[in-house]
Amino acid sequence: MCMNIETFNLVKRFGNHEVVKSISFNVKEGEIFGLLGPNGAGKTTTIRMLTTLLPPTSGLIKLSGFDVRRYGNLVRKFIGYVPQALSADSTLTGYENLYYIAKLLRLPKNEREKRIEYVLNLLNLKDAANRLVKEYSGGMVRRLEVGQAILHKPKILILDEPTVGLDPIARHNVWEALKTLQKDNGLSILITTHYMEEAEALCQRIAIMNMGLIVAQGTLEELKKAAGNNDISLEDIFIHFTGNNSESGGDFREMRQMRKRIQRFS
Ligand SMILES: Nc1ncnc2c1ncn2[C@@H]1O[C@H](COP(=O)(O)OP(=O)(O)OP(=O)(O)O)[C@@H](O)[C@H]1O
Repeated sequence: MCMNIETFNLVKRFGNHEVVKSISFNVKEGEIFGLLGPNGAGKTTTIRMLTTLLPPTSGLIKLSGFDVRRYGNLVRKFIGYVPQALSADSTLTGYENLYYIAKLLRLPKNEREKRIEYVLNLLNLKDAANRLVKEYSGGMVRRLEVGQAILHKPKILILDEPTVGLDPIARHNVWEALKTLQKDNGLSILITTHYMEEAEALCQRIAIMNMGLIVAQGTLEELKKAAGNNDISLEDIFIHFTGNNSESGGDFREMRQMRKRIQRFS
């Protein structure tokens, strides 16, 4: 099985603070892989290194076999990234957002319309294409952002907490869109989430991060085995390995950031 994401002993230090501590994991071609962890575990920092936004302090990242440090320009062409912060322009329509990104990505003129049409259909946004994004629901905005991230037909899609603040139906619609992308396009998808049911519904394999370390990884069955109990939920596994309840918040700063994110969607 071909690996689309490989990390070897990845470390990130900010000053003296080591926030990612020699982690190694792989994401196979065509799989959805979940990175779970409490606030501050190091998930976003890991994603920023994978997407070439942050250089690792040490260690190696390969995307589709290419060392990210040596082939940054190349690998950026086959990554799609949906960051935590909103990336769609609310003063434009859904179509205009996609058109703008298609131009930015330099999609050939004769492909642009076809690709935008495909993305709008896939993400169930065709009827809303000419409405301003500020009138969209939170779930529609997130689906549009997934659309923006896949316009250039990436092989790898990376999403940082894509459903935070969404209601259960909107969250479910985002999951369906991701499953379709996996099935129809064979994309490798890496997703970070706080929601256990999201990881269970979507991910073939999961890594649990805590304080910069990967404390467990594997399929749900493998994680149960590692926790020494075949009869427990992912929530219990999470608590077993991190000592944290997934619902409990972090410190004041983290709580404030989370609230801000949620308010932007409501
Ligand atoms: N640029 C930076 N400079 C210094 N410290 C940073 C920087 N970015 C992140 N950190 C610290 O690194 C640690 C891990 O943060 P990170 O955002 O990667 O965690 P996370 O698992 O994504 O958390 P959350 O779920 O809250 O997004 C935190 O203690 C954070 O304060």
